[in-house]
Amino acid sequence: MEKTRPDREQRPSGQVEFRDISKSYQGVMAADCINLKIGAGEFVSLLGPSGSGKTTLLMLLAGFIEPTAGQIFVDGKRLDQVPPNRRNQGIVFQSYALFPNMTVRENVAFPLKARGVPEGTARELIAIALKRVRMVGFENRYPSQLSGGQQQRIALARAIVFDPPLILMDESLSALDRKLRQEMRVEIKDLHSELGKTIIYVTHDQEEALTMSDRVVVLQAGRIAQIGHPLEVYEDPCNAYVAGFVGDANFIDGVVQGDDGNSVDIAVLDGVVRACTPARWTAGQRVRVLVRPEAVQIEPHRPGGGQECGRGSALAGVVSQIAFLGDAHQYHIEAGGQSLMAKVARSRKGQHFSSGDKVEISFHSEDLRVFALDA
Ligand SMILES: Nc1ncnc2c1ncn2[C@@H]1O[C@H](COP(=O)(O)OP(=O)(O)OP(=O)(O)O)[C@@H](O)[C@H]1O
Repeated sequence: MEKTRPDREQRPSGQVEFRDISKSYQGVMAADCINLKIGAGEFVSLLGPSGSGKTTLLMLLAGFIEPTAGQIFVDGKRLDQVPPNRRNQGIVFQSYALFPNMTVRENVAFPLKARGVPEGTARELIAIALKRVRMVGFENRYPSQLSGGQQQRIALARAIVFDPPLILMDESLSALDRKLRQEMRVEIKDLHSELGKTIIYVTHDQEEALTMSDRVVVLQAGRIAQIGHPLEVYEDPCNAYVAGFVGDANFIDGVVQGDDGNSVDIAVLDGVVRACTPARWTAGQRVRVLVRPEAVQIEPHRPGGGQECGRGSALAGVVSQIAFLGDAHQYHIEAGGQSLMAKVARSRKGQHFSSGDKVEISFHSEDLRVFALDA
């Protein structure tokens, strides 16, 4: 039987594990007992509002700060005693910008020089990295002579040039305009598929996290609120915090009327909605119902509206505001003293509504999510 080649066995693959990791700053828990395993080649986004601890986790992994407790492992080896320059990670942080006094070539050469790579090999590696980020021909320019997107590409080239198994990116696209961000997202994703590196990506932009990641880690005050595939986190958020942070959301508070084992009837606004939920509820329980704007159905008002209908329930409302989003219309509808947002994909045949129109809104029972409200 053929022997496994030792060089293959030892080749780093970029698996990461945070084990009981905490970091506190004068009593503020920036990371609070984080347990997280990231597989080799995964693209994982750390998503959360400002102060939720995203950067702290990345800085701990990069070795720029030390944990108060816990351990970090990469490819099964403890990392917390290894200095940052020995961690073999590609870093694209805003605070780790290109060196302004160095040309593109010198910037990309920097990590190779630091690792003592011979000049001839370095030249080849730089050429490969610049080709990967489509920046061949820019070698002699200085960062100030590049656009924001081009600088980002060079920062990426500098991060991948030494072939690290793990790439850390912190709010890397936040300085770019919307169109460029979208382009760079696609390029980073392409690069990820091409290189198969593990990428850990910090962002507060949920669209970015949902479009790019294999898994999203939603952080809340230094803790993990939910980990999952983007669709899972969007469609089945574990609580109202995650639901509100990942995607647009309408929340309607109500009181449970009855639970028949398959679905629950909830008194909300001026009507009753029916939701399919795996959890069981008791009559009188106060709950918060989530409905995504694209799951709100609008129809013109008809006499006898506001009653239950086959696919859920219909509530009476009045269109108060309309926004044209290009591919969809966004309606704000006043219903039972609350403003609900509806997003309707634009189509030539589709019905459109005007401000002041009386409408009926309804939801499919499967599209509603129900969360318990604390007493
Ligand atoms: N050097 C520090 N000294 C004191 N507190 C800090 C320090 N660095 C971070 N914190 C605190 O730790 C918490 C987490 O900060 P962190 O930068 O990780 O959050 P974040 O989610 O990355 O936020 P942002 O999106 O604003 O960068 C915050 O409450 C922050 O104020």
